[in-house]
Amino acid sequence: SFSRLLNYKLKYVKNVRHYKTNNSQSQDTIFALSTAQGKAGIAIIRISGPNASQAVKEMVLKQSLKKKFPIPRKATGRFIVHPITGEMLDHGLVLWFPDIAEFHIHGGTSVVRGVLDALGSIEGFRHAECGEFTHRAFDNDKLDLTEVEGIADLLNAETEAQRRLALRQAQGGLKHLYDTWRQQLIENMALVEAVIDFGEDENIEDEVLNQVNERIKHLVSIIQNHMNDNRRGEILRDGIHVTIMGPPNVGKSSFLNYLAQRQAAIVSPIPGTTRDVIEISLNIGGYPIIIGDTAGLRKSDDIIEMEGIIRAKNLILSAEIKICILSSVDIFNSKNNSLFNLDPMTYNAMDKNTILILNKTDLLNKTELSYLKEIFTEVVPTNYIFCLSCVTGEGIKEFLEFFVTSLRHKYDDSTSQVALITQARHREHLNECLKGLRNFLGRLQNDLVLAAEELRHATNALGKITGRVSVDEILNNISKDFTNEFQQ
Ligand SMILES: Nc1nc2c(ncn2[C@@H]2O[C@H](COP(=O)(O)OP(=O)(O)OP(=O)(O)O)[C@@H](O)[C@H]2O)c(=O)[nH]1
Ligand SMILES: [Mg+2]
Repeated sequence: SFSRLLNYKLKYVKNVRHYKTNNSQSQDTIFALSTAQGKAGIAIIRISGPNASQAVKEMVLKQSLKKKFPIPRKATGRFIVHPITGEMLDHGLVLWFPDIAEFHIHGGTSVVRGVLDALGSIEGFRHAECGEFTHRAFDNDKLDLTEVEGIADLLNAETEAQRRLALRQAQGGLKHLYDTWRQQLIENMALVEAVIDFGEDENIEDEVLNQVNERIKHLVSIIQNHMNDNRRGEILRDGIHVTIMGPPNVGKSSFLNYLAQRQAAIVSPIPGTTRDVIEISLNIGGYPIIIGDTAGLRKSDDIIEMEGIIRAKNLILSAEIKICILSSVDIFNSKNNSLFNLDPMTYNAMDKNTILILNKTDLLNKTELSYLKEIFTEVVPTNYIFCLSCVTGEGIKEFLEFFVTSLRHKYDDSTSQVALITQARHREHLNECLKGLRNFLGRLQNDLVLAAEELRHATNALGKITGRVSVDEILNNISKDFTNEFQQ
């Protein structure tokens, strides 16, 4: 009957769901120093593989007076000895998780070397390659690709926002989402295939296909919603690009230096000092910022300066946030001229989201300044105007408070319950998935076989994100981040 066939189909698609890479290497027992190299209070050496218990038997039990194998998942203080010479190497904690052993030893160079050498002397044991523990966890279905990426990001996270983002992903936030969707697609695929194989009863067929149609439409809107995130996750992961722009000699480089708290860029009274783009990474209020200083915008015959201005314009175009700096004293002195003598190159680069800074306020008195602020607001397209001085530091605190608030407003992820897309790779596959689903919906009425093919395509696209198809390439790239697992 239809329902029996459907059940069979469901079982079938569930079985092919997990595509595993089975390499013979996963039979070796591997070990490595998991903590950073160098002198430290504690070093952790991890041993993984089918014979990992051998390490405990040969290096812990041999000398132990209480010859009991450690209770799983419970730290036990023991002597650690060389398996061949019996020499005592250290006294440390031994942890046993079935198939994985951990020795927590004193982090001295010689202690660590001694224990690693001792492990290497056990038959069938070898040093792990870079990223091999993670590779194994993936192969054994303990982690999916997004979780592996999350762990790599966690190791690289430099700001609180990046840490939150990575942790959520490492904990399976994306995996859960994509697996749920993929499961739904698989179930619908089973329904469609059942109709194809058993499409005799018109009533059942229409009913089933209508149901599938509704469910896929619903999923399309959910995926669209998920993708409609202003790329927050990707931007936070890579760093928020902020570009400082404006005419020459207004204090752009001075401002960069003030934020960086060091002389990152050359400052001089000569207009046209900065030529190249100077980018530095900063942590502002817990957000990762990549801030770029640029050449002052003006017409020039100097080919080097012109090249600098082209680079400046490109950086302005790619910026997530633009900060335009002007000299308040220059503006004030040209208050009777049209547009305050504002160069069109600078004026045109501004938009309503640009943050405008009137620098050098130390050169104006209060009345001049408030007069300037009042009339200048009418001229520029932005609502965000700050007066400050890079020399006295006045006004910078107010600017930073506003800046952090607006970052939080734009990129905050701490209240978000679901994980965010953090890589272009995720987005590409999601787009591919959506394309397949839309094609499926379009074909459903005319050609069921082709429609089913589109659904399969969409399902595979989701599978690529979590790593159930063509994964080695991605894993190898990620492995580079797991330097702590690597030791010569
Ligand atoms: N009085 C005063 N001088 C400033 C202030 N900020 C910068 N300056 C001076 O203005 C001059 C130009 O500063 P820069 O930071 O090199 O200006 P810039 O916008 O990077 O200039 P270019 O690289 O030529 O485009 C230098 O002499 C600075 O010392 C300020 O707030 N007050
Ligand atoms: Mg400069």
